[in-house]
Amino acid sequence: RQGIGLRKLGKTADEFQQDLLSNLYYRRGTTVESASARDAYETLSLTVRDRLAERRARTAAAHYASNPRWVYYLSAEYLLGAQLEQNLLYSGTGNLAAEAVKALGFSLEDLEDLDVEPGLGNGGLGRLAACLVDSLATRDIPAVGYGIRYDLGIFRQIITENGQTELPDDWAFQGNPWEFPAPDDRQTVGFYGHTEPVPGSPDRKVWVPGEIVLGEPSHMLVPGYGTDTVNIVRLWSAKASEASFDLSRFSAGQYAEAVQEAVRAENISKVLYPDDSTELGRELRLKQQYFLVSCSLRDIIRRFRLRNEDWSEFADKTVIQLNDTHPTIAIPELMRLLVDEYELDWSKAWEITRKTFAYTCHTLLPEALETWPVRLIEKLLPRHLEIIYVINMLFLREVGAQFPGDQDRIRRMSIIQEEPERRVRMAHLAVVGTEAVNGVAELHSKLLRETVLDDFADLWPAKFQNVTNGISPRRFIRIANPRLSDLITEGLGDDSWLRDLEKLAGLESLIGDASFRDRWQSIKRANKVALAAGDPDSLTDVMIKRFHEYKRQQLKLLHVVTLYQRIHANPAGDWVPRTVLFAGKAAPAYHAAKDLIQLIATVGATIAADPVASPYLKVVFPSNYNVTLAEKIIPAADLSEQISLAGKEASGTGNMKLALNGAVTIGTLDGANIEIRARVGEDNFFLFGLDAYEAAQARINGYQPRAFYEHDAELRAAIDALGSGAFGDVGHRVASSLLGWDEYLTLADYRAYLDAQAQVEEAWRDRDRWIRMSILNTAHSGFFSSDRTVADYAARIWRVAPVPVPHED
Ligand SMILES: CCc1ccc([C@H](C)CC(=O)N[C@@H]2O[C@H](CO)[C@@H](O)[C@H](O)[C@H]2O)cc1
Repeated sequence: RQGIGLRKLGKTADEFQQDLLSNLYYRRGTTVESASARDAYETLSLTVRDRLAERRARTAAAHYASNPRWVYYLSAEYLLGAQLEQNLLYSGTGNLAAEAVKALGFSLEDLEDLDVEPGLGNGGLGRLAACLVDSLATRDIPAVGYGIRYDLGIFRQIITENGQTELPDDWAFQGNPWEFPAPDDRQTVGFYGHTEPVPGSPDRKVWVPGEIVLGEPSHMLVPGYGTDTVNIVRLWSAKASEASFDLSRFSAGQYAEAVQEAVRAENISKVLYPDDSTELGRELRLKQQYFLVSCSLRDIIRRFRLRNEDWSEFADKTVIQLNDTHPTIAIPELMRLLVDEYELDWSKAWEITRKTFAYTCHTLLPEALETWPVRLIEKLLPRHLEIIYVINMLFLREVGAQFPGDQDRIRRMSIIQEEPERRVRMAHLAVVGTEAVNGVAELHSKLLRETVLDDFADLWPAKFQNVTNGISPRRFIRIANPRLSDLITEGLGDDSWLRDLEKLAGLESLIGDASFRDRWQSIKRANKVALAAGDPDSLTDVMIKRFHEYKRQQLKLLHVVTLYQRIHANPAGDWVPRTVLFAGKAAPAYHAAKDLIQLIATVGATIAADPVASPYLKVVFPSNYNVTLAEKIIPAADLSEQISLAGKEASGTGNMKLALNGAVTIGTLDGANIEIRARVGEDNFFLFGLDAYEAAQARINGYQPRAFYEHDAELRAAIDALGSGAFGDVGHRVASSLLGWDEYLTLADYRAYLDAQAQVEEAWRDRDRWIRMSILNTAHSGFFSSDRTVADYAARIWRVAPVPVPHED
């Protein structure tokens, strides 16, 4: 089939216009006269997609020819963001498109507003996956991201004074021009049923599933920036097997029953679980995880066998990164496929499996570490439980050999938790069945070795690594902040910094140039005007992230209430005008987090209606925080709130995006804050609070939140105000939880936080000093590019090399 020539897609304005019109007529089936904005958006998307698909064809050919080592990223979540602006940038067709759609009577901005954001993730983990696949392509590394194509993504959030309400997010109800359904690559997935022995081979079993569903893939193109590589993200959606429609029931008028089977099947990829820190142990969630894993492993093996026969090369040609424990069932699934279906002997299969997988842990919260009831796995995946038992038996034999007689260690390390209920510890299985385990920031990786996984670090110290997170500079400054990007490109002489972010350090040499500083400041102000959240000359103080008590939005709220009370105590004071912007969703079942959202909304409304305070203080809370809203807020931020209790935020990535866009961080020694502070300089970071070890010690020493309440008048006044009833029961609930257990030492860090905020205001008043701090934050954020993160994974975990895709003019 080689050599069937493809007509090249034109590069001139006319040729682009022609392609746009032909897509309007032939693929959209309408005319210029009757084209709606939707028609124009779909047509433009297809025209841009074609140019990426042309590069995709060349990429696939180059990858096929070089039979490379592949990186497969298995993730239950991807927060890819809106696609049009990104694909216009990566295909270099922005100007052509602007001209072409004008002829149809539309502006690019109009059409970008119609762009869908596939909300197939909750927060940090999902967005990191998107930044990493972007950087894998930009670094020309052959890779496929595998995920689930949820029909309903993360819920749409409505915020009223009654707090958060959730609405379903049917993100693709108008279709999605950026995906390619590939029904011919369907896979079959089994559930339930039983296993039967195979005469003559004790290792092998036949699994007889009780239920079969189909996995249909559709892929989205993942172009590299400034290179011809175009990788894909392949998302699976569950379909009922033809046989599932029960015609006899239908003709008997039992319509619901007739389609019952089909509904059950399609429910598997119906909706994303909106929890990002507490495992709920729902059967459907485990079905989703196995569905993703089974489809993806079969697709990976299909691609391997296209170019390779010998299984012993599988681990040389394949590395599979597990994005947290969510896809960990992949380990026993690969064993099942190799032993039961491809008849490899156990030890050979195990050797291949361990070498193929790597595991990234994204949390330290015990409640976020998934464990599945043995009885549930036994029911849903009977063969996998058998395999897990064998893996565990061989593993504990190794532990026993290394630590003879240490029964307690055996009990602690076992993949099976025995008490109070028999459960499978997915993190333990992930560590046992992988070649490498990494945390996502230096402190996090250190704490993993010292606490949650300490026994495993004792046994396999070399297995534990750190790879500090990163973010895509294309989306989070070039697309989000074009004004600042243009100034940086002008200052540095070209835009090569977008592929080599450490070049931003060159900005330091421009800091002495007053006109450069003025332009820097006016761009920040223009971004604030565009956001229209508050007074553009006020200090824009931003806290944008999922709501969780460990992230301590409650501490920010206490600060707001104290500012409010201070202004009331001295209305004529020389107050720094401040706009406090909150944004973020709470898991629907996480009531304490939803209380915080409601309380912040109520306090914000109270301040807005208060003639004394409102001239100086404003609380804004835009609803439905997502990637697109983040791109609007981040360029307008002056102060970045990273105030989690030290030792709780694995890394954070919002902290990196905000620093890159010139916001100065106020934060604790937690996650990647530590590495940001180390690089931007201690003078350009407002540090406060207990560090991770002091925080742990405070709890051991019997932390008494009430003591802080009694010894700090302002703290007492703020908490009393919240609990006064002025803000209803929700205020009372929040106040009493802070005075009761205060799990995340909010009161212990209050005074230090207020002192740091006083330093912020002092610095803010010195505009020149603040602008210098802002420029230095951007200048020294180069390390936090996801290109560097991918380079670290590639060098230390994936051991892969780029495969260049020949450029064709
Ligand atoms: C079982 C429910 C569940 C779902 C998602 C998760 C994720 C691991 C939560 C998450 O998004 N973690 C965040 O991952 C980011 C990327 O590494 C880090 O920067 C954040 O610090 C971490 O909270 C835990 C538990």
